Amino acid sequence: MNYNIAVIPGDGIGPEVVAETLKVLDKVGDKFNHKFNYTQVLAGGAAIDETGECLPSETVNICKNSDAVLLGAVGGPKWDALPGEQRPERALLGIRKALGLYANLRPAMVFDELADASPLKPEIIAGGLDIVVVRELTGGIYFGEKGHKDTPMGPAAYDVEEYSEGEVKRIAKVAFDMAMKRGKKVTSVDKANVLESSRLWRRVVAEVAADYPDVTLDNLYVDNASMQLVRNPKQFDVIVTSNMFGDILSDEASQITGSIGMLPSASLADGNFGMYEPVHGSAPDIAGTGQANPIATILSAAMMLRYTFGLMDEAASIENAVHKFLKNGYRTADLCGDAKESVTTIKAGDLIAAEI
Ligand SMILES: NC(=O)c1ccc[n+]([C@@H]2O[C@H](COP(=O)([O-])OP(=O)(O)OC[C@H]3O[C@@H](n4cnc5c(N)ncnc54)[C@H](O)[C@@H]3O)[C@@H](O)[C@H]2O)c1
Ligand SMILES: CC(C)[C@H](C(=O)O)[C@@H](O)C(=O)O
Ligand SMILES: [Mg+2]
Repeated sequence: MNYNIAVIPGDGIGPEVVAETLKVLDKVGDKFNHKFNYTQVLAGGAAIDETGECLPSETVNICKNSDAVLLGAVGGPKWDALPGEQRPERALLGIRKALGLYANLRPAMVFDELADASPLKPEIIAGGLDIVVVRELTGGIYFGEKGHKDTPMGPAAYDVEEYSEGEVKRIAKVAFDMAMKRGKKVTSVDKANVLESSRLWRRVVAEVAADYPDVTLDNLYVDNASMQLVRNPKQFDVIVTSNMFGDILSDEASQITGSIGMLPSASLADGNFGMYEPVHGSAPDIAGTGQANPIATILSAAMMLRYTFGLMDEAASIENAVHKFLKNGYRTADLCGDAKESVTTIKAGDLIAAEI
């Protein structure tokens, strides 16, 4: 089969980790007799430099007309002084909105091979950990009204958190459907003791839960949830939460796994369409040094094969290759202390591709 993938390498380590991912995808194509066609498009800082805008309409059109999108990361200090609406990060928000990608799945797993890279005590992660954060991605404070005004305390700025019942219902359904295929537990994370939007969130999630009698629903406030995630992560199966809480909790969850360089994500629309990207950013501090871990992006490509293309064996072949790479003792710099030897981004890509 032929699959058309729009590829947004982006900024910083984005192009580095994407290059290794395409290497792995090509290997999967050879092995299973598929052709993955890539159309590279601009977004973020690279697009600003080239075209003057962070999200050219051509990029959105090509993404819309592709079977799926693969993205590295956008942003970096070079563009930090730009006004909010012109920053590279706005490209990401714009593309998520334009493509209707409201469901962001962020699985956090402790690989057995990496148990020593987790900062948690061995007894806390014994037997492995497998959590998925289901983050609402096109609503909430990221997309509410924003602005500036004068106040007695001086000029002020505001961002409004707003959720409709429909937005909460559809993301809750994604979380419960996912829990049905996993550990049958959903933890909804909100701040319903303070925020009206969270009170609506909690009510609607409970209504959706009524249709899933086999799934247990827990509600946690976000402050408690962020503590529980490191204190007793085994209590979690599926975490469903708002755009901003999901952003924060997924970075926190990444540390349980050893490194943010390990965390993939899928951003899904209704139907099978999706954009696939690592949870991490453009890591300007290590860009160009060969220290970037490409595994998060490579595992994102596996999610693409599974969720959008329905290629289960092909997805598993990527995940198995990553396991073998780790089992063979290879580590990128983020996964090993100074004392151990690490492999570069390119070497990691070569070794993982060779395991396909
Ligand atoms: N999806 C995205 O495009 C995305 C996500 C997050 C941040 N950003 C942007 O990226 C820029 C940098 O943000 P930040 O520094 O807060 O977060 P970051 O995720 O880029 O980096 C945080 C830390 O993790 C390390 N790290 C991240 N990915 C890694 C990898 N694959 N391998 C090894 N180490 C890795 C970095 O070196 C850094 O020390 C900002 O402009 C931010 O807005 C973009
Ligand atoms: C760069 C930023 C806009 C983005 C977000 O907050 O969604 C990032 O942190 C992420 O996690 O994908
Ligand atoms: Mg983030």
